[in-house]
Order: sequence, then C-alpha cells, then structure tokens
Amino acid sequence: MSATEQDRQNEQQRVETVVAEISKRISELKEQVKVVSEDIVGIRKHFWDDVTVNFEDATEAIETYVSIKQQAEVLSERERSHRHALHQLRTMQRLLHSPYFGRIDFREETEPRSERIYLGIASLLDKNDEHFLVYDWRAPISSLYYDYSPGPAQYDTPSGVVSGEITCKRQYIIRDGKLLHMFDTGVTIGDELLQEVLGKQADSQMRSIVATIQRDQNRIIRNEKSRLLIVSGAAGSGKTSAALQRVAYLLYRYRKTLTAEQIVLFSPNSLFNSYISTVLPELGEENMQQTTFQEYAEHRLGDDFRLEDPLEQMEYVLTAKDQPDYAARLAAIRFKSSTLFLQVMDQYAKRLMQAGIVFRPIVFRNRTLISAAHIHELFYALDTSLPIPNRMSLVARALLAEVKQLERRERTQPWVEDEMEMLDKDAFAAAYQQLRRKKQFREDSFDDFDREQELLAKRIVKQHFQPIRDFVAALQFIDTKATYEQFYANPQLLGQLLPDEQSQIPEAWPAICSMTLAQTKQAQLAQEDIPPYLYLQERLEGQQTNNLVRHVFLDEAQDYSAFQFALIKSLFPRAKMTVLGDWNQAIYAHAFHNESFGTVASLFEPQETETFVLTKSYRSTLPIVQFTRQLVEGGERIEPFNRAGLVPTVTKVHNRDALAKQIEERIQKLLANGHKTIAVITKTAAEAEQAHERLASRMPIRLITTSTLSYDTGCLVIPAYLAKGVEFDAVIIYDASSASYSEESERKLFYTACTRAMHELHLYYCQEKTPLLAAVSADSYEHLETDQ
Ligand SMILES: Nc1ncnc2c1ncn2[C@@H]1O[C@H](COP(=O)(O)OP(=O)(O)OP(=O)(O)O)[C@@H](O)[C@H]1O
Repeated sequence: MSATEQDRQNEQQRVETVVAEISKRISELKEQVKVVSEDIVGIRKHFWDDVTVNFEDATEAIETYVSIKQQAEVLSERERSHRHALHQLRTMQRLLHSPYFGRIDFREETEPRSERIYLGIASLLDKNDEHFLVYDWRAPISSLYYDYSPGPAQYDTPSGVVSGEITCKRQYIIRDGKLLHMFDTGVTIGDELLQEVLGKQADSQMRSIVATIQRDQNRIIRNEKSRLLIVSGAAGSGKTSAALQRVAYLLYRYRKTLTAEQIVLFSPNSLFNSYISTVLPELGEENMQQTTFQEYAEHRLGDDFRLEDPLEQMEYVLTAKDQPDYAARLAAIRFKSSTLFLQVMDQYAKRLMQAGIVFRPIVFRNRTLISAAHIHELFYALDTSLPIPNRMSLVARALLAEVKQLERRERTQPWVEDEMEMLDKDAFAAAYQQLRRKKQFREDSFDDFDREQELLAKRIVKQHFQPIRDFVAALQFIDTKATYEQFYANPQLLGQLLPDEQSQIPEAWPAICSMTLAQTKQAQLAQEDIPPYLYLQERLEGQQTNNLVRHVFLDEAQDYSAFQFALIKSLFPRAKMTVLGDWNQAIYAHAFHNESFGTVASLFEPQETETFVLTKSYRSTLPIVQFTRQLVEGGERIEPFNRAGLVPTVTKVHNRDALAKQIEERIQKLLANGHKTIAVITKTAAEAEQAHERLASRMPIRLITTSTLSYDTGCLVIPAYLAKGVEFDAVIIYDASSASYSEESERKLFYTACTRAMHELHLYYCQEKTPLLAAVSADSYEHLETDQ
C-alpha cells in the first residue's frame, strides 16, 4: 500500500486532531499544576492552624500526634499529585512537538478488522481514557513495529503471545504539529527515515533513536532474560544507542520496581558522560547513575595513593618509546591485566589464608600497644578454612576487647595526669556537670575528689583512644600495601603461584617487580596495578558490595581488563550486566592480547549469557565506512548503511606549517558546507596541544583535554582516546604520516579516530603516509598533494 495524497491529507488531519487534544491537556495540566501548588503553599503556611496541639495527658498527646500526621499526609498527597501533574505536563509538552513517529495496522487473528497503532515517546489516551491515540514505543504491542515487515507477526504480552497480521507500516516526520514526511515501508524500519536522521549534522550531545530502532537493536533493548548480555558491534553500529534505549525500556517495563538509581553505567570518560546525558531526559526518563572505573578506584584508594589515570598510561605507551624501561612497562601492563595474572592473584590470596598477610601494629603515643606479631598470631590461630574477611572481623572483635583493657590500664599513666592538669576551667566545669548528671543515679557523692579524678582520666583516655577503635573497626590493622609489595619483593614467588607450569611469564618480571615497588614506595599506583591491588584488598577486607543496583552497563567494554570485569561483577552481586564493545577499538595496551569477551563470559553460566552481534554501521557515510573497514582485520564483515557522501581524502603536505595552513583551509570549506562540529584528531595529548597552538592563531578552535567535561558544536582539537564513543560531522586526522602512526599496535587507535566521522573524513601527512593505510585500496580515497 502506498501513501496517496488522500492518505496524506487524512494523516495531516489526524496530526492536527491529536495535537489539539495534547494542547487541551497541556492547558488542563497547567491549571492543575497551578491549583495544586497553591494548595501546597496554603497547607505549608497554615499547617499548624489546623492542628490542635495539646500534650497535657497521654490521650491529648495521641490526638495531637494523629492530627499532625493527618495534616502531613494531606500535604504529601498534594506534593505527590503535583509531581505527577508536572511529569505529565512535561510529557505532553514533548509530545506536542512530535506526537508520534510510526504506525502499524495490526489485525489480531481473532478479529475481523485491523487496529491502527500509532507509536510515540509516551502514551496518550483519548479524552474518555478509553482508546490509545498514541502508544508508548516501549509498550508490548509496539515491538511489532520494530520486529516485523507487513505480513504475519506476533508479540509477547504478560498474558501470552498475540498473533496476527500487519497490514500497513508507516513512518512520519512530524515537527511542530506539521506532518513533514511520511513513508510506507516494506522492510523493518525503512531507509528513508534513517537517511533523513543520519544525514543531519552532529550535535554535541547524543540523540535518541526510538523512531528508527533496527530489529537487531530492538532485541538488545528488550532483552529481559539474560544475566549477562554481551553486545559486540562495529564502530557506529548503535551499541551506546541500544544501551541507552534499553535503560529507558527497563525503566518503563519495570516502572513499579526499578528506579534510575538502580542502574549504573560505566563509561570511558567524563566527556562521554556529558555527551550521552541528554538521551534519557529526551525520552522523559531520569538518567541512570554514570561513573568510570577510575572514579570508583579513586573512591577506594585515592586517600592512600596517587593513582595513574588510564589516559596518562595511554600517553606513556604512545610517547615514551625511547625510555629505557619502556619494554618492561609494556610487558607489565599486558601481564598484570591478563586472566593469568588474575589467577595468580587468586592463588596468592589463597596462600595468604595459611600465612603471609602483613599486619600493622596498634601504636599509641609512639608506644606499640598491640604488636603486628600478636595480630598475626590471632589471625592465624583461627580456623584456616574460614574466608579471610570473616577471620578479619573476628580478629577486629578480639582486638577491640583488648583495646578496652588497655584503655582501662592507660588511665593511670602519668601523661593522663599531666593532661588533667592542663585542663582549663571550662573543661573541669564540663566534667563536673557530667558527674553531677551521672550522680543522680549513683549513691556515692560527687564531692569525692578521687572519683572526679578517675572519671576525668577515663574521659581523657577515651577521647584519645577513639582513633584506635576507629582504626580497628575499619580493619586498618591489615597492611594491604605491604602484603601487595611482599608479592613483588620476591620475584621467585610468581613461579610458585602459576596455575600451570607452561604459563608464559614475562621475561622482564624481575624488572617489573622493582618498578612496581619503586612506585608503591612513593605512594603511587600505576594504572595496571589498580585492579590487582583492589582485588587483593577485596580478598583481604571483604567486598564492598552494592545490593541495590539491578543493572550494570559497561560501554566500551573492550577497554576493561579481566580484573576489572571480575571486580565489577563482584561489586554488584544482584545486578544483570549489559556489556557492549568493539575489539577493533581496543586501544589500551592491556587489550592487545585479549581479543574477546571470553573473560567476561566466563564470569557467568553459559545459560545465563546471550551474545548479540551488530554488524551494520550507521554513523558514517558509505564511502567513509568503505574506507575505514579496510583498516581492520575482519572489516569486510562491517556492513555500511547506504548513505551517500564524499570519499575521504588523504593529503600530502610538505611540512608542519603547510599542514596548519591546509587544515585551516579545509575547516573553512567544511564550515561553508554547513558542518557544525569539526574535530581535528591527534594521536596523543601532547600532539593535540601542539596542533592547537598552530591552529588557534589562525581560527577559533578549542582544545579538548582530560579535564574538559563537555563541549559545544564548533571546531576542536582532541586526542583520539578522548574521542572514544563520540562523533563529529567531519574529522581531520592531523598527522597520518608514518612517523606518527608507525606501529601495528596503533592500528586500533587510528581506526577509532577515523570512525568518529559522520559525513566527511580528511587525513593529512608529511613525507610518508602511515603503513596502516597500505591495505586500503587507492580507489576508496582521493589522494591529494599540495604544492606547499
Ligand atoms: N537505529 C538507528 N537509528 C538512527 N540512528 C542510529 C541508529 N543506530 C545508530 N544510530 C546512530 O549512529 C551513530 C552511532 O551510534 P552509537 O554511538 O550508538 O554507536 P556505537 O556502536 O556505540 O559506536 P562506537 O563503538 O563507534 O562508539 C549515532 O549517531 C546514532 O544516533
């Protein structure tokens, strides 16, 4: 069935009817919000007028209590109703702009006629609250729209499967109450609307995709069964989009039991957090909690160590190749992030059950009150089959009892008397008052000088001992740092802890050990040491788990090490996990030898796990995807979305000055072509600074660094690893010469940078172009050479 002019007129009329209904609701809701807020102000103002306060006897007091309670309930009911009306009002305001985006005509098997289902970002009932003028895109019936072409179709409902036939499927672009376009579609969500959406200019914030969710993405969004959902997808295939619409779906599906605070998204960096932060509010939902692994590590270890940032580590890997310990450091990064090392740490923790944990003594005024050896003895006297954290709690309990004894004995120490003499009048008066108060319940006299002295001593010692009690309760007698260091102090130990003798250990292990110790001695922890350190800490002190969180999302999951997966899983024992990533974008050194989601999959039972693969790339034009997919192994499996555009260019320039001039000219052209966000992507932060310096004298351009929290449209210079997950209208690769991208290990970073482009991609190089372009066929880009 194709859309005729008559159809179009009917549809425009329907839009107008629905918009009129929405406008009416908006006025009603505005009035309601006004009335309710006036009520609230009134109740708050006159709260006590309607309450009879009388505490003369128990009956009166109860009546007073009941009357206050009633009044408070009226107030909180009004407040609830205000929140509800406001929420409804906001939803209606969002619908007013574009009330729906799709329609299916569905005839249930048992019905003679089909029903028209219009889909929008929220539900709208007619004025009698009987029929849906618009269905929420997350309603069970709406899945038909995403999953089927016209023909036989079915959907799940809580009471079973409903089968029937889709007789028409239509898409609309409605803006400000005007029907701009409509398309009838045969296949899933037709190309026209996607073309329209994807052809737009990039924003500094991500947009929702509910109008054009593809079938494969819908399966991810609506999956409810798996404890672990793994999504492996090409650059630009909509992994992040699917994750965010999934959050919105879950909040709708479980709206009675699930709140946004019970969902946590781990993302690559703060810039990315701000990039995605508008999607859920656009859909009328609150944002989930957003964090990064580094933020979590800072929270746990930030007081004890200066933690290296993942981006500092990255900058080192990319720029410190000439340093003498570079090879050892790289080996350390890879080894310490591997599953093998996770097993080694596990073995180490098991061995610590029998012997070897280092303890801190309990020291008071430079005197050892309880020696480390004594704590060691207490700990290892306990049943060795008990988990370490349980034994630690028992030790803490025993220590607190000992501290109590010691505290009593301490009262007779000369320093206490000295301190008493130093007490000023006020302190004496306070002690006296305290004694007086206590005296009411005692028989002996408060005049008793000795007793006053005794109580003052008790008070003084108690005050001084409080930090000791805190120290014990916080298990600070465990010296995790020394226990971690002890593992490196004896490089031979590793051999004894390997799960099997064939395991490969780095040749540079002794050097790695010294390097690690040199850092920890200065209270610094390298990025690769953070997960194993945290892991050991958890094994010694016990988990700091969060039982409230029900869903954890890990975006850019290829950047997580085996350790990080294991830690995150154990932190949220009651949560389902959605893990999304692309191995072609595994830019961190620890990921080079860890090319699958096997590690994370092994954390759950196979029957609890489902894996989805997204192969179609939506972000970039056809020529850009045809270019970028040749950069990576297996790239032929990446399917471009058929959107026309200019072929990428690769331009040779003579020197750095010429480079800046050429880039400036390119940017002017891009701006003239209507592109809004243009990113000059460099390999490193150091290079970004240099590029910015050269370009900033020629045009307004912003430098993005690790401390940038958000960005606006415009021109920017950004290092590749900060551009992760983000996209731009046009990308300029600042220096694609062989001097810059020379190593195979930089391929993924280079690929990540190039795949940030939506509409145009331009690469520049001096002298030789990078060997990473060798496999790219010459007809997939335009080679340009300048005479400058
Ligand atoms: N179904 C869709 N409809 C419209 N746009 C889509 C759809 N799927 C993806 N996109 C668009 O494609 C672009 C890339 O999506 P997204 O960032 O979610 O991909 P990704 O797989 O996370 O990418 P990367 O791994 O490269 O960061 C975004 O602009 C997104 O809006």
